[in-house]
Amino acid sequence: MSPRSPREISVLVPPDLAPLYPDDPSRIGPYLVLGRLGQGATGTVYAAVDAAFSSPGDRLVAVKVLTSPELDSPDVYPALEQRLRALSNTDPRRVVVPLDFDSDANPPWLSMPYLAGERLSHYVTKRGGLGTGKLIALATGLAEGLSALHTRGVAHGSLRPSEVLLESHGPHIMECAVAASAERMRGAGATWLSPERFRGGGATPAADVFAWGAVVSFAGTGRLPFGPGEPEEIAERAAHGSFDLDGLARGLRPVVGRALDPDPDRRPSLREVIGAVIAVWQSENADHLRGSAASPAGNATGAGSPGRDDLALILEREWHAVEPPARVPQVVRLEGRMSNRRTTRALFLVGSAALALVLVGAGIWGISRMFDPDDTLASDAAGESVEGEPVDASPSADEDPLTLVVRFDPAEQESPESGPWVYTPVDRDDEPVRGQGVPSHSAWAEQWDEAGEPAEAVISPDAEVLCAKFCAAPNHVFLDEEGRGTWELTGGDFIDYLSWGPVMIVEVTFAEEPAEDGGPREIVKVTELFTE
Ligand SMILES: Nc1ncnc2c1ncn2[C@@H]1O[C@H](COP(=O)(O)OP(=O)(O)OP(=O)(O)O)[C@@H](O)[C@H]1O
Repeated sequence: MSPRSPREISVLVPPDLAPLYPDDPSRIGPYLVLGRLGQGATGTVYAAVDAAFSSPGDRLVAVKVLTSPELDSPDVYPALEQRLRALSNTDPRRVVVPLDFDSDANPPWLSMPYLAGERLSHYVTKRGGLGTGKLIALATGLAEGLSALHTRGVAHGSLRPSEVLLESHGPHIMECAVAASAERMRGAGATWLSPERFRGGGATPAADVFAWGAVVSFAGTGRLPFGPGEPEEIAERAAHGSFDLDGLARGLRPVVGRALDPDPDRRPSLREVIGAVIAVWQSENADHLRGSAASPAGNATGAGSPGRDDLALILEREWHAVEPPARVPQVVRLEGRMSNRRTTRALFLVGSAALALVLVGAGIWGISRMFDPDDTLASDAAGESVEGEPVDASPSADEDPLTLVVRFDPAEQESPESGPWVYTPVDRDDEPVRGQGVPSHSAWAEQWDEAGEPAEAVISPDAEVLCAKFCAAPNHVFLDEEGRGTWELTGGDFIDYLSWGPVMIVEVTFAEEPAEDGGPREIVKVTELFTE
């Protein structure tokens, strides 16, 4: 595949991604915009493609175009840049860490990993308070996220239930970069604002602890801790410590009550909060934990990361029934090469340390994106074009040794049951034929040209397989009313398909780079490509 030729990649998008409005941008910085995620007080958030990532699930990013009058002041962007610089190395397990920021763009934009999940505010409004186990997991996760921010010298300043995303791996704190203004919080967000903040004080770790207490109280009881009313009434109750924790898991009441203390000096530190919540969990689960690896709560105040094993264990045991929302593959066509992403003054990158943690933690990032502050951006190397103007060649995502677009033809398989399995690299120069209904298997496959010699691969029975249209196993009936479905299969199902199904175009991810002896490589992921 030539680095300069048009090429298609697959991106996993939410099935209900809202389309762009006529005036919406089709490109933002280096990103190709696919749809709208929503509108907030500080700007519009778009779903966009970052072709630097090697896996279809990781390529979707959220880009917020900052248009709010709230940000219309000369001091705002320098302060934001400073905050982003501090955030760039934040442990991203429990917070949404920005990827890039361009304050010179008009309008400025900020990109983040795309995270799918439900806001805590929606969840509680729909289903009521969380059960004790999940509440404890939420409480520890939020405290861990705030602690990660504070370690980098950043106080969140506007933590509230609508900024907590319940994701399948655990809770995440959003809006860490562009926090809501104190003015906005004093209006609609008075419940989550500490008394000193309500009186005009700045964002501090102690104020974040107060917000933690209010959010945990709301999550556990389904009610506002200071009751309903006008902002001033709520603030008055908060200033007098008149909170209502009835219905909150009994063990959590002391630490939440202390967090809601009107006097910031009397609130616990996050270290104490984490230790106290872990202790509640351990006492609730004493029978199960006897003899297990969990450490005593005292470890939470020891040296190093407080109670990190316990935090992980709590999430593992208690974070149930938060399913990852469905994503469907969409074929996206990219052309030419990308203009230099680092021409602007304020472009921020996730530090490689933070990225490594993401890789280890949620496992949702492509390994192709490792930067240091001075490098040229990994996306430069991906060879995408914003303007479509070719520039000097550099390694391109086309040349990513781990992914390849290939054709699998069951008729070419000599050993369809045991493998190795034959594939042929393919490429295409034209736009997919659209608007003529769903093409047949063969009509779709004919749109692709051979771009290399056939080769052999082994397919792990545990390989991840995502089918958009054709590669269903016989015992799976998934098609929706439009004759299109998306489903996850195993490598075993896919192997089964290769003994009977029609030809198929897929993007494969190999476990390793090509072997010197040319032996078959192992395929660990298969994503079917299919036109919309
Ligand atoms: N990283 C992300 N991944 C996926 N969706 C996102 C991401 N960030 C924001 N969104 C979505 O974009 C929409 C707007 O988000 P945004 O944070 O701008 O506003 P908000 O939180 O709704 O309100 P506010 O501006 O008051 O914070 C929301 O529906 C949100 O779910």
